Amino acid sequence: MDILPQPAYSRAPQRRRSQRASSKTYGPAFDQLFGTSPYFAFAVDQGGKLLAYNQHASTVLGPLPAQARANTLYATWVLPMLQNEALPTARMRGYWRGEVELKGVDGSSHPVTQTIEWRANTEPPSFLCLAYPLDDYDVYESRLRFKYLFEAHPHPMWVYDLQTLRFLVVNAAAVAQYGYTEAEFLHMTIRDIRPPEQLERLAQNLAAAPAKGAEQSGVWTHRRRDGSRMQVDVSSHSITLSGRPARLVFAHDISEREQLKLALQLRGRALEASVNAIVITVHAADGDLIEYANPAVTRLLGHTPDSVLGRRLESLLDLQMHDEQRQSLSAAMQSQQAMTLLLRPRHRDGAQLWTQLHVAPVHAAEGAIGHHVCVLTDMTAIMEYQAQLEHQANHDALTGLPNRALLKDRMAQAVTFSQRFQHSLWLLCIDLDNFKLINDHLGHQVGDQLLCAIAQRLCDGAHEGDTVARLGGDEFVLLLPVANQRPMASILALLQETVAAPVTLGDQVVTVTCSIGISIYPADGSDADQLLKHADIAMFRAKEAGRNQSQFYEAAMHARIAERALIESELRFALARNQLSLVYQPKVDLHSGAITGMEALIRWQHPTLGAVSPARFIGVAEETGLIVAIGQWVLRTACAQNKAWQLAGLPPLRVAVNLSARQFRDHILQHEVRTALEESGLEAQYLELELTESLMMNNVDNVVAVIADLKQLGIALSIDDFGTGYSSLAYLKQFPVDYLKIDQSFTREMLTEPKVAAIVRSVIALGQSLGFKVIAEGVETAEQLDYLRQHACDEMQGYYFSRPLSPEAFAELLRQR
Ligand SMILES: Nc1nc2c(ncn2[C@@H]2O[C@H](COP(=O)(O)OP(=O)(O)OP(=O)(O)O)[C@@H](O)[C@H]2O)c(=O)[nH]1
Repeated sequence: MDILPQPAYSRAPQRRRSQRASSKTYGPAFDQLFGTSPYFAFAVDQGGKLLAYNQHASTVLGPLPAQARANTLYATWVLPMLQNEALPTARMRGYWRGEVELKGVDGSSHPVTQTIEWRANTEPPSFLCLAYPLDDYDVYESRLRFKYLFEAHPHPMWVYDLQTLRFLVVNAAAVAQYGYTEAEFLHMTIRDIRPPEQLERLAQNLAAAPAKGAEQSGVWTHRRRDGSRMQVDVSSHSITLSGRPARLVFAHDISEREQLKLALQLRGRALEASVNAIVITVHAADGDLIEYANPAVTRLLGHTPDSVLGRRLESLLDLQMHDEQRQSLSAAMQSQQAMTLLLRPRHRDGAQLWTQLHVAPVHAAEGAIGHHVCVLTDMTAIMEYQAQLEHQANHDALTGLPNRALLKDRMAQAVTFSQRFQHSLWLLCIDLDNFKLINDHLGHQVGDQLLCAIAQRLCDGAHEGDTVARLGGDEFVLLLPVANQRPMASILALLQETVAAPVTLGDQVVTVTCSIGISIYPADGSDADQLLKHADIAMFRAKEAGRNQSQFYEAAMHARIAERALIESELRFALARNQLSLVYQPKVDLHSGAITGMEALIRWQHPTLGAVSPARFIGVAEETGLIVAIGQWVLRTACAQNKAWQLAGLPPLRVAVNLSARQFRDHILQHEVRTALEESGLEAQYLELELTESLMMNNVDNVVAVIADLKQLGIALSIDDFGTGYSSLAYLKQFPVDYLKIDQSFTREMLTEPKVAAIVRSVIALGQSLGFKVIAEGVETAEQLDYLRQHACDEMQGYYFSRPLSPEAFAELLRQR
């Protein structure tokens, strides 16, 4: 600034200037003084009104409009400086000098050095402004450049007064980014763009303001006009503006950068914290080498992240050279797409793991794949758990043997194999005999131990390729895929022996036999289900035939099973559909010939099966439990019928009803008998219950108690089929029985078989000596009748006297007699 030539008048002493400007008004004197001056001269009042200007001003800046205001003569950036600094200084000190930019009417720019004098004695008091161009071109240009650099700079910039902290000048980017207008900025201080919590720091920073020119920088939080905040990287530089200390500030909004930094930090943290092992490889001339590994790699594979850098992934995973997995991995690394593989890497300590590897290629800017992100998830526990579940789903929990599901799977495989190689396939269904008794007498735990011991023995005896399975309960299956090469008879004998060998469980020795059913592929079935079903049928047959034996499946067995299934399903509806009825067979006194009573016998008339004999359905009814409902119906119907005959005026007789073991077992018999008597109104003495010998002997204590109870009601009791079971005479005397019934098989044979005749005579003698009456069943001839009469049998029942009769026919018989 000092190098600029000084105008002649400005170099004149102060006194001379004040004399010259002593005129009270502007007019001709102003023109005289400045009209021809090569400098800009103009006078401005305190309110900014342009009072006068010279010829040079109007020539260079253009014709100024009447009433023009002084600020139209200046570039915008100059105005706040004039207002805040130049004019107040001139006013206070009488004089100000500095560089400004004048603006032509056409927008042209004229950088000048300007002096401002305060003239208190003019009318009105005024500022006299004289300005001459900056004629050093380089200075001019560099300033201009600075100005445009400042104005057009994309980042916010401003200059503030170091004393007042007021903004002196702000650029367009600051206006755009902070939201204040330029005019608003120029009325603010730098405190106004700080959030309250940063004012303290600002104060400290200002107090420690560095020496002139020194750079200062830091990250600050600034506030926009709308209250929103931004992170700003601020750098500032001390300058002198118009003679006053100021700072030029450059503010760079780094909110986005900070967010990005934070996001990167977060991602970095996520990588570090991930429970999955993450490895980043970089493509290099000698393959994909590990560039990064997170800490989870150590947990999964035992290697520290640092120790794996620069290695290949295959080697980290310890995959063998020509291994299939290694080839899959290398294919995944070469693929352009993300891929997932299941691998079996090795831990550093040698343990083999299950991992899922997800390989994601990272494309570089040019499109080539530079890196791969490889995520390894530990699947070992899951795979082991899955294997455990799979084992549980396919094996029996108690013995660990394959269960039905796995057996069927193996059978399907075996069938396919047998088909291809023309082998036969044998399926043995092995069911322990009376295993329930072991549970009942020795406890479930001993039962379990026995099952395990037998399972073990079966496994020990099995050949390679055989399958020993447990289907549940006490039923095992042996699948012998190539059985035709082994002698079957010896296998079966060995099996029977193996199962029946005594088992020592704690301090007890237990033995159990088994029944075996055999089905053979392809003769007895073409698939697993059929073979199993048929082996099962054969096994049932072995049970029926007396247990502890083997039975090969025969088609006829199937017919029996089918018949049984049919009977069972139809019997369920027989009662509801009124298909059951009772017939009555008279009992006759052998001495008087009088009818003493009748036995109620059940009949089933089925619409399509016709008359189904009790032999076909009573067994099924007992096994299925249907006997309970049927027995109840028989009891009620017989009582009601007997009462009806009595009410019809026929002589009162005793009706005998057969009881099944099941009715005893369920402890409802007494209740049922009472109900039947009460409902029918029949007196108890006219009801007789027939119990089979085996029923009574199998559960003596229970039967004795129930019978005692029933006897109290006043009903009669007889032992049916006497002589066919194994009566203990000791027990017999405990039963308050009225009748012994000689089984019809004895009656039939007593005249031809002396030994049977002897039995019959013994029974009669026994009954009489115990005080029971004896009645013979199945009497069909006069000879049989005579024989019985001869030996003092009390009563008889049989075709010789009468077949079982319908209620109507029976009533008719009574009437005739
Ligand atoms: N201890 C034990 N008993 C079982 C288990 N599963 C079933 N059972 C019993 O095994 C018995 C199997 O009875 P069944 O096969 O029907 O009859 P059984 O007494 O063996 O007579 P038969 O087979 O006719 O010779 C039943 O009493 C079941 O309660 C088990 O896992 N452990």
